[in-house]
Amino acid sequence: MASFATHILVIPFPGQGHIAPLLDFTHHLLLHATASLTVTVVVTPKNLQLLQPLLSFHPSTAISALVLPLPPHPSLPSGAENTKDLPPDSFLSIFAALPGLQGPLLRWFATHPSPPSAIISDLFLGWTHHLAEKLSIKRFVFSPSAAFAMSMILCLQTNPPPLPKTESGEIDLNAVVSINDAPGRPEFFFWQLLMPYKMLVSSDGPNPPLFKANYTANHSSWGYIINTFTGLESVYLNHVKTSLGHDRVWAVGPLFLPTVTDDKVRSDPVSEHILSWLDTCQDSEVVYVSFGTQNMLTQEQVNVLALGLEKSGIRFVWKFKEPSLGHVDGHDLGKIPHGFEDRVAGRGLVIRDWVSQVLILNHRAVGSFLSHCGWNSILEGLVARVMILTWPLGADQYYNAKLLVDILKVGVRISQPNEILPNSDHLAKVLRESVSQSAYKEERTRAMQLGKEAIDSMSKDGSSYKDLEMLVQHLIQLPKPMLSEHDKNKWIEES
Ligand SMILES: O=c1ccn([C@@H]2O[C@H](COP(=O)(O)OP(=O)(O)O[C@H]3O[C@H](CO)[C@@H](O)[C@H](O)[C@H]3O)[C@@H](O)[C@H]2O)c(=O)[nH]1
Repeated sequence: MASFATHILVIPFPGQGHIAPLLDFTHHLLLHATASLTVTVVVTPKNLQLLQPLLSFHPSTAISALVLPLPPHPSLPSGAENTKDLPPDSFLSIFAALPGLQGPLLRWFATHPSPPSAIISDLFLGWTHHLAEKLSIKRFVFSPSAAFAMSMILCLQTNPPPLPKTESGEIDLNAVVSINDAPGRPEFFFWQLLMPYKMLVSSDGPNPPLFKANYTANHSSWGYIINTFTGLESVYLNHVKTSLGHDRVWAVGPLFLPTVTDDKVRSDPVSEHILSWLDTCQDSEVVYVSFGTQNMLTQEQVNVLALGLEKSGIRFVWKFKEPSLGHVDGHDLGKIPHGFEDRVAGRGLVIRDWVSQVLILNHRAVGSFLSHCGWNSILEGLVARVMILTWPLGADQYYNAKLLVDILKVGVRISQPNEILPNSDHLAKVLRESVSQSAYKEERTRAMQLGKEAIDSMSKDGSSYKDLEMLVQHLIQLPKPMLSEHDKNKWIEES
């Protein structure tokens, strides 16, 4: 490891939608920094393979892995080290287990000949702010979510709307609540805010102190690195800066541009099969359907979607997530209805394996994308310039859908605003229209424009390119940590 280089510790959160953008960001960081930065990435043993492309691309003098076992947690099924192996609400068990890495990390710092000058860690790792404080170094939050979502969280934490009640005193889930401190005062149905409200505002949510403390630590951290670009979210980036009270916020996205994608993916047999099938389709006539790596549809949702696809008569690729390791009985996990695949044979593919979403979205035959509105999927959809149809299911997805549909006017809802479950006839209509060039002209034009801006922002002298350059300059000027022998001995003894 070159001694003049500044050493950075990168700590991802082990969920595909989190780890992949942070690793791609690390790749960009190393490309921009040439030899002035070196990086160590912390992973658990089963996630090490996700790091392999980065380890083989960059010299071993620039990047290395620090493999630490995932600390146990009572609600974590044995062997699960990634949120893809857990039901969506169980990400909290990994979230609660990870602070157990603090001891092993302090010991590693104490024994390292050239310990890191900064930590860049996922927004679910608020505890690393306190770790950085102990080490007298800076922590930067990496957000795989939008600036708009950050903005909403900051507002909910500092000035939450009052809990809406019905006349009989129940929580009024259908009340329209506005986030008054945010630009444009965005409005939500309260059911869309219920989970963040429970976690960030009320005191009876699942694990509330831990979650609130996580965001409080994030807001006190030295800087924010967000996977977005100024052309898309300048209003909310500015709002985040104002709310944090400083300008150390860097917009470095969209990460995962197709040009950065490894060509080897093309040779993965499942993706190859889909791409060959797409080769036989006409331009923009196929809808790609995916709900990301964490969310699983209920049987009711799967049935409506299958019926909508059947009624629509359109061509489609449906990436269907099967239950895995930690998906225990008792959760309502939908299965593809009997006979569906035979009925749509020839015009629809249901794929259960991992696929290269970026390559599929960028195929000329794909015209629209029915998405749960995970932020990575949204950025990938924008870059591919496809129509995005929104079916948010939880987490930050209601914010993302709001941003796309009501604010940027680039996405289309598949149901009425207050409908939790779409109607299959309406869904079929929207699906058909999404691949007909005569509908949604305004959204299509806007998608084209934003897709171009997205690519420009990462090109030389684009806004995200410049932010990355400025971030690298900021990082290389950070001082090396001065750890006292007393502290080092203490951390070694304690762990
Ligand atoms: O077969 C697959 C399935 C997924 N992907 C990729 O996996 C990522 C999925 O990320 P995202 O669309 O953000 O969805 P989630 O996996 O659900 O991501 C979680 O993390 C996101 C970032 O914080 C949040 O916005 C989401 O709400 C949260 O569920 C994307 O890059 C996809 O291209 C594939 O390449 N192939």
